[in-house]
Amino acid sequence: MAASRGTSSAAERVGYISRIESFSACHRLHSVHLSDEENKTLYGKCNNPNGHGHNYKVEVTVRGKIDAVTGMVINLTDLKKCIEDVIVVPLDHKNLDKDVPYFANVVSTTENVAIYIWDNMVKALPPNLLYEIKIYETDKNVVVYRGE
Ligand SMILES: Nc1nc2c(c(=O)[nH]1)N=C([C@H](O)[C@H](O)COP(=O)(O)OP(=O)(O)OP(=O)(O)O)CN2
Ligand SMILES: [Zn+2]
Repeated sequence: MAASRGTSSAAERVGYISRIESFSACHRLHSVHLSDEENKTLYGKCNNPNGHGHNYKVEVTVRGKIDAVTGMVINLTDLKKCIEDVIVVPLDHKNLDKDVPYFANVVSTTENVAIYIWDNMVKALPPNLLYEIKIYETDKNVVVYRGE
């Protein structure tokens, strides 16, 4: 029987599923493209030479067909493993600027942390599934990145 207006058949239904993980890391906002003075003026307390820390919270969202047989967009067990490999292992309890080679010449703003996570998560997940990376640097500072 044809699907009624405004709905999709089971095979076509699309869902979004997210998993949230946290990691703790320290960093310093400092651009290699700016002078020490410019860095201090731009980033203020976040340019403190000895750094500062955050308890980051990351929400990874995938978007895809809800499989008619399994009932899943992705098995959360698989998503959990990708998050462990891409986020927790490389970033948790690390100095982002010194322990993560990517940030040697890239400022460790939350925007750039989101890009780092996106670029690695996209390689770890099945094609065309990753939809959004949302990072809470603090309870008040939130970044969303969708690969644009
Ligand atoms: N565009 C961005 N601006 C800033 C970023 C960033 O990632 N992207 N990050 C920082 C700092 O890392 C800083 O740690 C933010 O801390 P702070 O402003 O102190 O955090 P809160 O807003 O939660 O603290 P309050 O003291 O309650 O204001 C700066 N800028
Ligand atoms: Zn910070």
